[in-house]
Amino acid sequence: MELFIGIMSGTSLDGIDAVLVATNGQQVELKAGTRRPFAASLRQRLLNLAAGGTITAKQWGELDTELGQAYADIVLQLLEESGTRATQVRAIGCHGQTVWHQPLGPLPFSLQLGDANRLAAQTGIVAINDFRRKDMALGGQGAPLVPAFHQQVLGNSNQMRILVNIGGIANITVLAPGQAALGYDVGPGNMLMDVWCKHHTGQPYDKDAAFGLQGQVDPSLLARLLAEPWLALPPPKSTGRELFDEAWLAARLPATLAPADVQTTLAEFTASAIANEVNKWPAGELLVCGGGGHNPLLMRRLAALLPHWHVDTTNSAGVDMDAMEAMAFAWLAHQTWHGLPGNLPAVTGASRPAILGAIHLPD
Ligand SMILES: Nc1ncnc2c1ncn2[C@@H]1O[C@H](COP(=O)(O)OP(=O)(O)OP(=O)(O)O)[C@@H](O)[C@H]1O
Ligand SMILES: CC(=O)N[C@H]1[C@@H]2OC[C@@H](O2)[C@@H](O)[C@@H]1O[C@H](C)C(=O)O
Repeated sequence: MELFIGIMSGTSLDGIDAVLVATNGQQVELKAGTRRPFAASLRQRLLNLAAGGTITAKQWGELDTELGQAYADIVLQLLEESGTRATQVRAIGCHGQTVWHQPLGPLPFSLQLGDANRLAAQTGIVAINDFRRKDMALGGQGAPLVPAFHQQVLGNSNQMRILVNIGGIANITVLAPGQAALGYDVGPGNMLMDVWCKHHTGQPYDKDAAFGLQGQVDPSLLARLLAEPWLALPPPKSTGRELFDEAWLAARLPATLAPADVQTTLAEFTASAIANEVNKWPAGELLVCGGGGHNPLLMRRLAALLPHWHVDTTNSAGVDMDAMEAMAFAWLAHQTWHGLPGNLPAVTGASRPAILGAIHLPD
């Protein structure tokens, strides 16, 4: 087994997760993990950019440096906390911060910021980033990438198993016994609930669904949200803040509705968009990872909408629900470093499996 570090900062824009894992590609053991929230000003600038805001080349470059520095700082913190020397770590897999994801059209691209030169130079460890664009160069969506990792760590069940990651966006991985893994984004995860909660309570997210548990579902708003044409598209498909943002929500809200009812309806929408996809498969086990697994309203509604499914978190199957995505990028770094493919063409739509990412040497 070799040591790899994985760094994830996802579409929720809540902060950075970093993990240290030991892996040989087949087995993946979590050794240590740490997290840091984004400073409020950095989060606001990232939100503005993800909302299509314009910035100068100077601001762009500075943001890339600032994020690269934040990634280097969290790796140094993880090494210190875990008593690990840089020389013991084979490589870092750094997702970077998605600021725009455009998988379709004549000029598709997916852009993640965070200078990996800085990460490599400051930590003394090989840093691998830019995992999505090789897949896109081969005609794929460049996302989701975690299904290959899900298959590796939880694809060993003899019953139907679906994993759902509920981060900013929700994505599923379908692990049917004896079949190749499938996976795709299914709609917003916590993103819309976070936006509404911040607007009405000032809190960045609805902790333990305290706000959402006070309201009632509004059926006509729910129907309007579920009518979004993207939801009915066949896979491969991926999405982000470019579609499911504040403006998307504002365009669908009625003139008057109690704020708590909107919050409850957004939780119902998120759960329904997930359940509608899961229900297309023979019943089995639905395992949740990502921050949405901590939202009791979301978990309760998923269980209610999927009465024939056993709904739990990936913790029950032995993989830490909060560490999953960062672990996936540590594993992807292992794949790249050893010249192995990281994508699943059946998931992303790429023309072939490929070695993903850009390698930055520390020397
Ligand atoms: N106790 C909790 N109650 C309710 N929601 C929670 C709780 N803890 C976390 N969350 C939700 O989880 C979100 C963070 O999830 P996560 O860290 O998986 O996102 P991410 O890394 O940005 O994901 P992705 O890359 O998949 O979009 C928060 O924004 C919040 O909405
Ligand atoms: C472009 C981008 O950053 N996409 C994220 C996002 O967050 C969840 C979902 O949308 C997924 O497609 C992806 O992240 C995970 C890590 C993935 O690639 O599997």
